[in-house]
Amino acid sequence: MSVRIKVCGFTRVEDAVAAARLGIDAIGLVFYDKSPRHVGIAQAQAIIAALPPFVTVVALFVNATREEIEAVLAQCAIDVLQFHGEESPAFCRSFHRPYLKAVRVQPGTDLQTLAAQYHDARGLLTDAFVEGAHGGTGKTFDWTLIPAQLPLPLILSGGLDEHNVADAVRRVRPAAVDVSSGVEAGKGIKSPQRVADFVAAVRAAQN
Ligand SMILES: O=C(O)c1ccccc1N[C@@H]1O[C@H](COP(=O)(O)O)[C@@H](O)[C@H]1O
Repeated sequence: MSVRIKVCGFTRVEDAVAAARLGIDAIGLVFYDKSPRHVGIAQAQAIIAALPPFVTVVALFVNATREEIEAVLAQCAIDVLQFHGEESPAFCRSFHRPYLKAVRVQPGTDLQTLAAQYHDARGLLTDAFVEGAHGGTGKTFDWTLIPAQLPLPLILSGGLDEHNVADAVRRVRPAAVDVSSGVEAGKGIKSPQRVADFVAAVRAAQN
């Protein structure tokens, strides 16, 4: 199966539409107010309404409250939840929506145990560990820390861009890749050219 591509952190309708036309599978919207890519409800609704069919919409949260998440779900057509904080397995599954659990990987991170704990997730998303940050840092991590076999689909993220993603796909063989900083022209501003180059690099790595 071809490697799925998610691009995260859209803030503008035109960027999301351009990326969808370039063949990405999923877009991410960041509902975390400390992120420079944070979107409000109205902004998210406008982006979602402009998308062509069959593009998955992922809502990203960092230690949000149940009320905050339910407010987003009530007002926006969200397909998948992405949890980037210290949310427990019980909390993640309590929304009865497909979800991804993000893990910030450093030496000693036990991905097998985490995959077992979040066994009903649609995937385990591996990001770089950066002290004081929850993600979207543009930093890579040591991919050899990822076990060859995991019981959950692996979504590789953390500092991917058009220059390193082909190597990442060949080495790690993830089910999907996720990128934010690496396809930007500025914080929250996606570059269609960088998205096109990223998609081409992923596809080339599979041929
Ligand atoms: O994008 C953000 O601003 C963000 C903020 C807080 C948590 C996660 C965030 N983004 C996710 O981080 C990873 C890696 O991003 P990058 O490509 O290294 O910039 C990715 O999964 C984003 O979805």
